[in-house]
Amino acid sequence: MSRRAMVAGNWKMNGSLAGNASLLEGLVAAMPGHDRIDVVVCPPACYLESVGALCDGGLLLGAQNLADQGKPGAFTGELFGGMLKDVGCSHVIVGHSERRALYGETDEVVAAKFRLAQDNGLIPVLCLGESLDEREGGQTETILARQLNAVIDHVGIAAFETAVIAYEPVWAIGTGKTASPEQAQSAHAFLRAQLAGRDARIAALVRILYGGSVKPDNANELFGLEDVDGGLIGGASLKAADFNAICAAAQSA
Ligand SMILES: O=C(CO)COP(=O)(O)O
Repeated sequence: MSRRAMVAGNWKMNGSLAGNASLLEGLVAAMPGHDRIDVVVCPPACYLESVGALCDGGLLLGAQNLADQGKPGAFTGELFGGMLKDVGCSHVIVGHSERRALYGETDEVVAAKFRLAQDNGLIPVLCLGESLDEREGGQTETILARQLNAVIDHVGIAAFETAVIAYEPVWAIGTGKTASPEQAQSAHAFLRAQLAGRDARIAALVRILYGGSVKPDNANELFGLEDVDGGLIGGASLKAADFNAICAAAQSA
């Protein structure tokens, strides 16, 4: 990998005040050894401020979602991008497959959220990925192209200069089934070629993370792939030893 790597922990709907504090203690202690990569933690929204206060040594804070609304107002339960920035977030996950599948986020909503993240000074981590049916039906590239181009068409390719992409095959999320190195490299190279079709310079600099059952024992191989620039980590981001081991794999890739 030739780009600066990133490892982001998506805690999903997990955590507690006491548990977060001990996890952060473990992550912060290891940060001096992770100086060649960007490390981001994305706790549930109610913990953003308390976790942010514990982020030290360059550890970055991200949110898991933001509202598809351009200004604050009467949107019960939603979080305006500017509020996430206000409490210290630098990044926000956009279009995670759980949001798409369980909360009905369409390509259009994802594209709107991507733009609103950037409008509010946040770096979007745009998640893309095919389901098992789609892969088995030979639709992987069609789906990835559709999901990516929906955003590019909405925001323009220049916006990707300050964005991160995460390839997360849905069938690999939380299942213990990781994409093979060939499957991951092929999907990442395809996404980069899609970007290059719009702008070769931007395609070369965008970081494309892999997500889906990344663990300490497979991180080295995945992060060694040419077009894999780090990982978006679910389950293994909840244990300091595992997340630190994954960060160490990215640091040495
Ligand atoms: O969805 C993911 C990260 O966003 C991946 O989750 P797991 O690492 O638990 O498979």
